[in-house]
Amino acid sequence: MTSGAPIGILGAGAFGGALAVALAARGPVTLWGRDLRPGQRALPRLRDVDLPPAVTTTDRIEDALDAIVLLALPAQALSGFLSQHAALLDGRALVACAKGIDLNSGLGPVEVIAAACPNATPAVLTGPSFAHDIARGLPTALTLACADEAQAIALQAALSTPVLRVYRTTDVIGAELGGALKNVIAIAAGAAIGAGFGDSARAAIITRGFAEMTRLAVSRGARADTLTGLSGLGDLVLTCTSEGSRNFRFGLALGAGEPFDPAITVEGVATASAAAALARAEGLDLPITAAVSDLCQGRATIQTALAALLARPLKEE
Ligand SMILES: NC(=O)C1=CN([C@@H]2O[C@H](COP(=O)(O)OP(=O)(O)OC[C@H]3O[C@@H](n4cnc5c(N)ncnc54)[C@H](O)[C@@H]3O)[C@@H](O)[C@H]2O)C=CC1
Ligand SMILES: O=C(CO)COP(=O)(O)O
Repeated sequence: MTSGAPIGILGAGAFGGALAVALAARGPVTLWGRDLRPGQRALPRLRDVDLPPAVTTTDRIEDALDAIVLLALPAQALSGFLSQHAALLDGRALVACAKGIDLNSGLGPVEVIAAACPNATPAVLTGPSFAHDIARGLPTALTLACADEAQAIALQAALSTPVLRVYRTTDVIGAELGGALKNVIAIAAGAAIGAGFGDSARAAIITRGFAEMTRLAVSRGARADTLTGLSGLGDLVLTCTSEGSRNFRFGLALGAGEPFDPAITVEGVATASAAAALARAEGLDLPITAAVSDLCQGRATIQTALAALLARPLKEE
């Protein structure tokens, strides 16, 4: 894996497209999408962005199997996709770009890769980064997590550009749970704002939500300091405070009692249920996560969820 080596990206949605634009600054990129036409230069999920000449588009996965393969698919699609294409993908360096917990298995993206492709070297790219910012060339810092440190160093170098600054860690569980759980808390933050509860309530949700993220992640084997990094606190702050976030916007609509376009990817909905199940299995109390899961599944209203949170016994911070 040399600097400037070709990169394949599977998934031509907002994030796959944005990464293709950014990584084209350092070498050839092949972008595969299930609906892509060969030669297509504009992506429906990434408006106003034309792919640079270094990006080749294809509808044949075989064309995108380069030394590094980024999997820019939603978390709930990853397992089925990998199983379907395991024969082509196993044995490669596979970098998941998804932020979520698989609802069926309770696994994060790296474990999902390992289950479907046991001979692959799995990693995850996460951290605070809106696709529309990356595609515009705005400065962005990400976290690359891989259990194999030498591979983490190689991937860090291969995926960094002058404006895309990639940090690395071997704490895979911490990095991927930070990215997954911040989406759940962002729905809660959006719902609080949408319901008119105000910025003070949002600050409480961010802070207590961060405590929940850390509790679950540490219980699953993460290092607590990973949660204070880009992939945890960094992404939590971004997603809970910007209408650029789909999870936050979904929460806004939920809180305001308004409809939300079901075609938009909102990772926090499935992940809230998956995280609530993990918490039950671990014997942990994650009240905000449980409230988001209940809200999303129609088991609670915004008013009953708030009442339940406020009625909890007083405790030490
Ligand atoms: N959009 C953003 O700003 C960022 C997104 N991410 C993460 O990237 C992941 C992907 O999100 P986006 O690209 O934004 O979503 P998106 O909704 O824009 O695109 C998803 C793409 O995956 C494709 N897809 C879905 N299921 C598939 C399947 N079974 N087989 C093949 N292709 C399939 C869709 O056709 C679509 O092109 C999510 O986990 C998200 O959290 C991470 C950082 C930033
Ligand atoms: O993960 C993201 C930014 O880091 C994108 O957030 P949304 O999926 O909520 O749009």
